[in-house]
Amino acid sequence: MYSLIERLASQLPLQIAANGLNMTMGNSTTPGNTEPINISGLTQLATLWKILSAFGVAQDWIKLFLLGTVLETVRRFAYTIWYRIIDSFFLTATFESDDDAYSWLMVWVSRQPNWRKARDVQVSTRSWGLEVQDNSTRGIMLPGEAGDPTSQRPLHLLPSFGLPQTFWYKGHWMRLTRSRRAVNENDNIEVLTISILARSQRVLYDLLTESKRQYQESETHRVSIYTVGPYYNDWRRSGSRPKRPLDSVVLEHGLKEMVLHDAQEFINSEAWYAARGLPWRRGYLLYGVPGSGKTSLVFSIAGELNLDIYVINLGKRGLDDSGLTELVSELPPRSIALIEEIDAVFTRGLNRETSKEEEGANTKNSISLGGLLSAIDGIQASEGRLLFATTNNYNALDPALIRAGRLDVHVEFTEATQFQVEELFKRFFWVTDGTPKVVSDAKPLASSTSRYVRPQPEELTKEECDRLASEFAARIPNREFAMSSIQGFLLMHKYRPSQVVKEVDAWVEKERAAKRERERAKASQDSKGSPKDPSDSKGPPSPPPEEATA
Ligand SMILES: Nc1ncnc2c1ncn2[C@@H]1O[C@H](COP(=O)(O)OP(=O)(O)OP(=O)(O)O)[C@@H](O)[C@H]1O
Repeated sequence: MYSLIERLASQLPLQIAANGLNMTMGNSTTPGNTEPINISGLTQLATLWKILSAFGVAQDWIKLFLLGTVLETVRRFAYTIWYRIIDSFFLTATFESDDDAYSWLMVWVSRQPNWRKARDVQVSTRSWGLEVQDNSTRGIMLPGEAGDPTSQRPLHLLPSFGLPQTFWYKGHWMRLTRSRRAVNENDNIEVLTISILARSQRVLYDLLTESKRQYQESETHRVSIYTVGPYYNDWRRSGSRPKRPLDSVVLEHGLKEMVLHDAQEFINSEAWYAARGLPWRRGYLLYGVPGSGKTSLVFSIAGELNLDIYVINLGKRGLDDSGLTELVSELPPRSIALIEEIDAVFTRGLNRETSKEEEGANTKNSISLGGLLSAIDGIQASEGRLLFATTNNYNALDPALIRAGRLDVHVEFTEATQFQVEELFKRFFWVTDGTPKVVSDAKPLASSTSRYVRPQPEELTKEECDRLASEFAARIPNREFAMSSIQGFLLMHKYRPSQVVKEVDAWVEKERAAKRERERAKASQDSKGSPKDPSDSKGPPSPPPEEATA
C-alpha cells in the first residue's frame, strides 16, 4: 500500500504538469518546479491528503468514512442516553446465591401465583434452604400426590437461566433474570437480577421485606445453621433444624435454666456493657463425657432465644489464624458461635509453653493458641455474640483459653444420674397433654411372608408411666452410662415401656461388658504405642507413637 502511494506520488508531478497545474511542493523554490516529492512527517500526511484529493473516488471514500464515523458516534451517544433514561426509570438489584437474600427471593418467586402460569420455568425439588414442613412451603404437588404423606419431594417452579421473565409487582412492571457467574474454573454461583420499573426505591424495599418475612415465618420453628463456605472465609447458611424444646434436654435440677437465663440476660444487656466499657461478649464452656447433651443444649438455647448458630470448625482445611479472626469478626450480633470439641484440633492440650514448632508438629491445621485467643476476644472480635465451646477433655485446655472474659461460664456434663434417667423415660413414654402416649403411627410391614411379628404398642396411664420410670431409673447405676446410650436403649422399644424395664438388667450387663472390652482394647493399643524401655536391648526398636497407633 505504502509503495503504491509512493509510486503515485512520484507520478503525480508529471500528471499535474500535463494538466497545466502550477503547484509548489517540498523544498522547491521555483514555481512550476517538478522535483521528486520529499515525503516525511507531517508533510507526508499533507502530501497524501493532496494526492488522494486529486482522485474523485478517494474523495467519496473519505466522505463515506467520515459519515460512518459520525453515525457510529451518534449511535453510541444515543445508546448511552437511552440507557441513562431507562436506568432512571428502573431500579436494578442483584442477588448472589451465596447470600441469604437470594434464598428469600427464590422462595418468594416460587410462591407467586402468576408464576405458575409461566411458560418457561425450571422445575426443581430444591427448596432454597427452606425446609418443607407445612402446606404453605410445600411447593407444587403432582396430581394424585397431594395429601400423600409419603410424598416428600414437592416441586418448585423457578425462573429458567438466561431468559428474562417479566411480571407485575404492586403495580410495577418487573424483569427478572437468572444467570450464572464463574467463581473459579470449576464452580459458579447463581445471580438473580431484578429490574423494577419504578423511580423510588420503596418498591424494592417492599419486595425485600415481603420475601424476608415470608421466609422467616416459615422458619419460625427452626434454627438456622451457618458454616464456613468452601472457597472463602465467609459464612454460608448450610441448613436448619427444628427447634429443640428445652425440656427435651434432661439435666440436673436448674442447670439448663441457669444457662438459658444467663444467655438471655446477656443478649438484652448491650447498654449495660457499653455503660461500663466492657466488651459485649460472653463465652460458655460445656465440658464432660460424650453424649451427655452439650450440643443438644446449645441448639435448644438457640431455639429458645431465636438465635442462629454459626459453627466454627477449627479443623477446617486451610483455616489459619487470620482466617479465623476474619470469620469471628463477621459474626452478626445476637448470634451463637459454636466451637465443638475445642480441644480436638490439637492432638494434645495446647498451653502457653508450647512452642510454635511444637504446635505445628502437633496440629492438623494452622490455628495457633494465640490465634484462637485473639479471635475470641481480640480487637476484631465481634460484639453481641454468645460463644459456646464444647469439649470432652477439660484438662487439655490452656488456662488462658478458659479464663473469664473468654469462656466465662463452665458447665460440667456427667454420665446420667438417676434423676436424668427417670426424666428421660417419662419424656419418652408420656406426653404432657395428658393423653396416654403410646400408639405407634407406623404401618404394618408390607411383606406377608415376613416372620417378624411386630409387638403391639402398649397403653399406660400416667401413674403406670411414673412407676415404670422410677423402676427403670433404680436399675440403671448412677453416673455410669451416657444419656445417649440410655436414649439408644429406649429407642429400641419406643412403644413398649414395660419391655424396657424387663430388659434393663440384661442391657446394663451387656453395656458393661462392651465397655470393658473397649477399655481393654484401648489399653493394649496404648501399650503398643508407648515407647519401649530403652534398657530392653533384645527386641527391635519401637516405632514412633504415631506409627504404632495408625
Ligand atoms: N441430657 C440429655 N438429655 C436428653 N437427651 C440427651 C442428653 N444427652 C444426650 N442426649 C441425646 O444423646 C444424643 C447426643 O447428644 P449430644 O450430641 O447433645 O451430646 P454431646 O454431649 O454434645 O456429645 P459429644 O461430646 O460426643 O459431642 C442426642 O440425640 C441427644 O438427644
